[in-house]
Amino acid sequence: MSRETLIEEAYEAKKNAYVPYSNFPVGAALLTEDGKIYRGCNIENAAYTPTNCAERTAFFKAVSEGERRFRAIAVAGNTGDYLFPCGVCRQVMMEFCDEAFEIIVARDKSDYKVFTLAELFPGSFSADDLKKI
Ligand SMILES: O=c1ccn([C@H]2C[C@H](O)[C@@H](CO)O2)c(=O)[nH]1
Ligand SMILES: [Zn+2]
Repeated sequence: MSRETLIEEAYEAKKNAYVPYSNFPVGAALLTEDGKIYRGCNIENAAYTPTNCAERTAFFKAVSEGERRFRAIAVAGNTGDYLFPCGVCRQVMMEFCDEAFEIIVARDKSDYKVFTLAELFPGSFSADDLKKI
């Protein structure tokens, strides 16, 4: 599974974004440890706060199907620039992924950057902290 393929999946996922309020579609493609891909798009709501980001949609779809181990996620938007996951999504990634998990932010299908979760989420709070008391 190449990074380019995962990015293409993220662009496909973006087509289903439900964004009547922001007009800011986002797509994500999440790669499991055994090579399956779960797509996600952002899903907005008239009450605003129930809005779910593309990345969390992909995670929650996968986790609800029993997946627990992940390798990478690709994220794509319409901005013409690299689109980074928000803090809430980084926290969700922290719950299920180790620090080597790859976050691939795409500007277009062949122009992307790769970061680890450790790089994008330093000083994070996780289940390990709960074990300290
Ligand atoms: O990484 C991001 C950043 C934003 N959004 C969504 C939330 C909202 O629907 C819209 C504007 O913030 O974009 C995502 O899905 N992923
Ligand atoms: Zn988010």
